[in-house]
Amino acid sequence: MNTLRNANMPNPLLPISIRDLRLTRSDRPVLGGVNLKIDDPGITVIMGPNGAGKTLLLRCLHGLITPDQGFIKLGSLAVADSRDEQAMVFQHPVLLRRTVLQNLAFAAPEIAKTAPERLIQALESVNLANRADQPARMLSGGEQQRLSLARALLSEPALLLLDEATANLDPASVLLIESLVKAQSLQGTKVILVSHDQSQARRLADEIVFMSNGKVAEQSPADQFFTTPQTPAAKAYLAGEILF
Ligand SMILES: Nc1ncnc2c1ncn2[C@@H]1O[C@H](COP(=O)(O)OP(=O)(O)OP(=O)(O)O)[C@@H](O)[C@H]1O
Repeated sequence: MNTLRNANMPNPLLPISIRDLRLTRSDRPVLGGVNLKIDDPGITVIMGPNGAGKTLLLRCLHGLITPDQGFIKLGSLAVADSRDEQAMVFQHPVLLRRTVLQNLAFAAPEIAKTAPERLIQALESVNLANRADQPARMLSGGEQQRLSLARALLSEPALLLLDEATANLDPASVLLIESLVKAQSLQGTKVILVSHDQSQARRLADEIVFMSNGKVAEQSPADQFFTTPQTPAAKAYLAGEILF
């Protein structure tokens, strides 16, 4: 496969700076002043209890939600100017009523025109080459998620966002997706992934961002987070206690 990106190229969307991000929904502050700086390439895993604001933060980063207040900069770019360099994989795949192959071609018309073999290679990488001509929406949940990832990786984005993308998948699909995500990160794509799966976070994360109550409570190297979490909220979360 042609590679647009390699690990020696500086990532144009780093560092990511988020300052005092605030968002209200139904008269409730759901992001209550998020401050975060992500400097390094590799994989950042966002963890935190249900309702902490992880999905909303990812959606703000991807430009799907405009915060009420605050500031996001990716490299030298505002969110709106960085969209072409980003891709996001959602917990519930969003696919067109077209074939598997057409879903890829629609997302990457230039590649479909100039290097159509890359679409097939992308399907091969997620074990879906033999399903190319089937309607995408007839695929199982796990297969749809693998297709979503193949689509996201086609453009070799500078930033890949994954929101609980492997929840409800079988172990083999989880490992396949993890290996592709890891390989892409080693190629220079910055990965930010939301996950509740501690084993997955241990396998993948270079750093952990822990969110609680609409704020970042802790940002630590992964090893340190799992051995010596710095905040009572993170300790309780790792111990399986319910946080409100
Ligand atoms: N459109 C909305 N209207 C009202 N409240 C909302 C809306 N969208 C999100 N929220 C609330 O904002 C809070 C944060 O939501 P978010 O989806 O970011 O949580 P999360 O950390 O991703 O949780 P989970 O781990 O359960 O997926 C939740 O309490 C949620 O109910």
